[in-house]
Amino acid sequence: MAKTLFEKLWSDHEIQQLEDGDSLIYIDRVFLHERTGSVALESLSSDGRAVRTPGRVFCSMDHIVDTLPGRGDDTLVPAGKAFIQSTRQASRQAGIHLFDVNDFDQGIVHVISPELGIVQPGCTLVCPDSHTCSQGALGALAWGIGSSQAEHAMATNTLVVKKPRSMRVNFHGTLSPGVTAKDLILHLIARYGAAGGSGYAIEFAGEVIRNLDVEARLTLCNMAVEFSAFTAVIAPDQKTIDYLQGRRYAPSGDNWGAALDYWCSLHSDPGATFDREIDIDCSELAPCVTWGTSPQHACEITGKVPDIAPGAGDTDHATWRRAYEYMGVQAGQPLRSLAIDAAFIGSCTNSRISDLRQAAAVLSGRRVAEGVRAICVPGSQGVKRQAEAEGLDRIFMDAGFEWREPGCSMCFFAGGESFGFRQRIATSTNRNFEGRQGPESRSHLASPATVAASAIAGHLADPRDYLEGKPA
Ligand SMILES: CC(C)[C@H](C(=O)O)[C@@H](O)C(=O)O
Ligand code: SF4
Repeated sequence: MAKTLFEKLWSDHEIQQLEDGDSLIYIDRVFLHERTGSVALESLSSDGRAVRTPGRVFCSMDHIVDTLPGRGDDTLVPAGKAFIQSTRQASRQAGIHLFDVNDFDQGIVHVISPELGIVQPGCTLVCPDSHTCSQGALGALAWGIGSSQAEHAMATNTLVVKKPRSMRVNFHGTLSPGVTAKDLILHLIARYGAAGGSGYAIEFAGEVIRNLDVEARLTLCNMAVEFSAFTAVIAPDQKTIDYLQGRRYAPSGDNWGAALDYWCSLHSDPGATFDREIDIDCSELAPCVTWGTSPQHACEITGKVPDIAPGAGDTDHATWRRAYEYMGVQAGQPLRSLAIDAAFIGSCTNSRISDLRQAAAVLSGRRVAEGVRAICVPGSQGVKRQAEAEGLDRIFMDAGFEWREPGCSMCFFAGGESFGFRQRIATSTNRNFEGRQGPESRSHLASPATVAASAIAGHLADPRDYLEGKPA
């Protein structure tokens, strides 16, 4: 019978179907971070249990660590140091691999896992972090779990999971210059709502996906959770294979050939059926930006803050009015008239080398507008080294950006650093909820190129106005 990619990944890991309809799933890799992983490790050890296969468990310091140059264990958030030090101790005790604060490979989990070849096509990978879905971009079944499930997975190499339904989203056509994976996912969420993917494992497919590089696919899958999906997957192809070859944890020697045979079988068979299928024509898409407090509040950068949709119910009215008020915007206001206080390029959504290159292409030879504070936080030490080797750090700093050490940083007000009260931020991150980036922060989600263009303009701006050939 024709099977979907998800079905193949699921059945290859299903140990047993349980009586209540759940399944016992074999877990190949567990990734942790100091914010939730430390809790799982400590609880496991206080229960007297060991990590069953320490060689398959990894942990990174990313959420709370400072991203200021010269950092150590001290953090801006008072309790941070304790999290960092207990994570270090618990990781040592458990014998798992820790990417410590200033490790050569330290970075955001969802950036370093692909970068080091830890996530691979056909594997199951879990992490107590909702953006684990990013890693489905390589053809893995990867999803976010809670701390107690992380304990279960570490102790037993298994998890009990309810099987999600299946959805395929087909992106057709070709993307115009300046339109990126970030714009695709914002468009999808705006069109079908932030709950549109609820209960589904989504396969992203179509010629647009085949043409995206692996890093852009990671950006797309990263925000599947903002669409409320269980996770997202993309069939591995030659780009995935080329990306993984030679990476530290990728198979080598004879194992490489065997892995390729398996990876090449990981695609939805012709005729496989999905519980839901969506088709999107991308040829006319423009760069997107959010105006409100949900990722579904996204529209084209050339547009205006929308009116409440006709026919919206009372709850929608109240939510929209609240979003207008919180964000300090009015229906009908052109998005490009919104002056920004800050620009942030970073996070597991958009802090990879290709993201930094796209932003640098806009910033090169230009200066951030007066009064705008701009920060770039590479996603990993590897990204930072590569960027510095290419001279991108100079482009960022010459434009007036701060250049930081890797980590989650101001994606999330957990590290204790923010741009300040009620600041309006053009940001390459994935969440724009109230207070997400600090007290009353006003976050406008966009691609790195759009954030860079906005930093230069001093207001939300269209990156296409800054592409090659356009006046500076
Ligand atoms: C702290 C962590 C559990 C959280 C998540 O699960 O996503 C964070 O990474 C976030 O992005 O909000
Ligand atoms: S970068 Fe942001 S979204 Fe990603 S894991 Fe860190 S806090 Fe979560």
